[in-house]
Amino acid sequence: MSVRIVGTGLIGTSIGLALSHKGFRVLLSDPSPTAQALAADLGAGQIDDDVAADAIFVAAPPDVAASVVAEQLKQWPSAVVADVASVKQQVADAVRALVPPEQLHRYVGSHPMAGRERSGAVAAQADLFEGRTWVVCPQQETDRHAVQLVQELAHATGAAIETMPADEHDAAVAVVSHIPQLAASVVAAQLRDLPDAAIALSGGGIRDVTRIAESDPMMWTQILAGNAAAVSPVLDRVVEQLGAVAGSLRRLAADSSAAEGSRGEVARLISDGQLGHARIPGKHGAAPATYATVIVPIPDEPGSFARLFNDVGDAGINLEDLRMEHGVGAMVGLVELSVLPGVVDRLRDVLEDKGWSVHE
Ligand SMILES: NC(=O)C1=CN([C@@H]2O[C@H](COP(=O)(O)OP(=O)(O)OC[C@H]3O[C@@H](n4cnc5c(N)ncnc54)[C@H](O)[C@@H]3O)[C@@H](O)[C@H]2O)C=CC1
Ligand SMILES: O=C(O)C(=O)Cc1ccc(O)cc1
Repeated sequence: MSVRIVGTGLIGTSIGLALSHKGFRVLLSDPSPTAQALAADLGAGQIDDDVAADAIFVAAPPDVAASVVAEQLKQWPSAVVADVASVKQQVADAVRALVPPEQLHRYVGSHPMAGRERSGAVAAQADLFEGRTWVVCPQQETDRHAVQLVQELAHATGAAIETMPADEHDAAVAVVSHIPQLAASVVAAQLRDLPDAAIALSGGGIRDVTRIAESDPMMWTQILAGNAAAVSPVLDRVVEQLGAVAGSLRRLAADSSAAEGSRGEVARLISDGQLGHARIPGKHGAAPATYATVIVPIPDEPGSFARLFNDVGDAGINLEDLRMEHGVGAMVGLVELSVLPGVVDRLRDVLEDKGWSVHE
């Protein structure tokens, strides 16, 4: 089976790499000769504008996704054409407006729920979709076989498939993807004019909350504008909740003994956050798991990670998750290892035996 990727940036190249590794014939095209050449050099497929493919993934920016889908449906009369844009209803409506009705059965909207804060082929990874959800959003007109083909290809990248209507997808990603981007950006924006001495205090909290603040402004403007109808009511609720907390803190600042109910307001938001956070699925979509963690300082020098991982592996212990922070003022990294609670005592013993210092 052959697959064409149109738009060989982060997502297109990652799909190309994943499918090439699985033995599919992958053809690449991008209006940028550099993007196209880079994707081919990385092993995502071969540059080709002329050969017909069974399926086409349009991985272009959201604001051109629909017109590129329409062009591809017209140019390749027997291919199934899928897009991967982060918003689904607006793209589907635009495709319907651009495409003759007899071509619509070959269009499948889809969205891999995996990405990175960096753009372009250089940031692509063959395993980007491994264990992540890939949403498929069939329209009324979509042919069942076209849906199946896209589901099979998405599955071949290692993703888990969810099928749902476009409007349901858009309402969901408004909360789980688009509001988090705005939250990360607004928190990170507060750092812009902070004195260096204050920035130096940055720890895990600010890093965790702002990781995706590095994302591309052009891409995210398109995503947020494309899903404005679903994002704006959620954002109104966020503003309302933050407004209530701001009011409480203002009253506390003015007279902490008279601000009745204010502490309750603050505690309620933090507690609602705990309840929401506990609902985020664990690895591979499993029920949320509580892992036990230990922190191991490692020297900032070649081979440290490898020695630590070998010691964990030699003990037959599976790492469930991993995080790293850089020590301040010392050439060490702080590695947080997450394991199943039943093996954490053994992990601690094994590492201490091997000479590592282990912290809770
Ligand atoms: N970045 C992310 O984390 C995720 C992005 N997406 C979606 O994937 C799509 C691509 O995003 P990225 O790969 O991140 O962007 P990117 O900026 O890395 O790559 C986009 C590519 O599309 C090409 N392109 C521009 N105009 C085009 C046109 N008219 N026809 C064909 N190609 C064109 C560009 O030259 C570039 O190589 C977007 O629709 C985005 O919403 C989906 C999931 C995650
Ligand atoms: O970086 C992350 O954690 C993401 O979840 C990235 C992401 C960005 C855009 C999407 O449409 C889907 C996923």
